Amino acid sequence: MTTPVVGVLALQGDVREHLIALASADAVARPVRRPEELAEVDGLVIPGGESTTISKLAALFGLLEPLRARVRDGMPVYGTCAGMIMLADKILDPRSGQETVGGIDMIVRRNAFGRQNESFEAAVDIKGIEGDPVEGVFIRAPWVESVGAQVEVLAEHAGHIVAVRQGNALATSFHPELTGDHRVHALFVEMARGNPRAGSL
Ligand SMILES: NC(=O)CC[C@H](N)C(=O)O
Repeated sequence: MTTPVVGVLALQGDVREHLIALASADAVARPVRRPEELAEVDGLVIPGGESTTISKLAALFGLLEPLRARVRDGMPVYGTCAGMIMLADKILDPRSGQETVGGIDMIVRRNAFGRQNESFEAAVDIKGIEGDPVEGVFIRAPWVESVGAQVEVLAEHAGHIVAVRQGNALATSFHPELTGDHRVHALFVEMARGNPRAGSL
């Protein structure tokens, strides 16, 4: 089977960690900053960072519309944390002018886990990932308030949805790129490879 080329949206956030995780999950990984680079990848990771900044920079770099078009056309895409927010069709509490790419029929709440508990780690059981739970690193993380009928909930933490999938779009509230456990990236690489097994979570 061919090795998929997976881009990491490199406007802001923890780009390098995703490139490393993807490379060790058997993808050719490269940063994406320009529409021409976006056109050349089989799949894309939108990293964590600050969703308002990523949204502004994506608009500035002329990437918002090309991103929407590729996601609409079914390009596999995986958003972590701020990246999850970018994939939400709706933000409950957006900053003024904050836009998303969309693609997942869900409403997210930014910084949802609250101030006292801004960053924490928790074991998360993810549907479709075998073996031990994944160690989820949550950093000012969003949660998913509600999902539409097409969205599959893959994981919850403390009664809140923290991982979802809709077709070719995957999103997690937490950061699997920071742990050295690359099973979530491996799942996404299978989606980018067009592996039918990745379609039957
Ligand atoms: N680690 C993160 O990506 C934090 C997300 C950030 N709280 C936001 O709203 O964009």
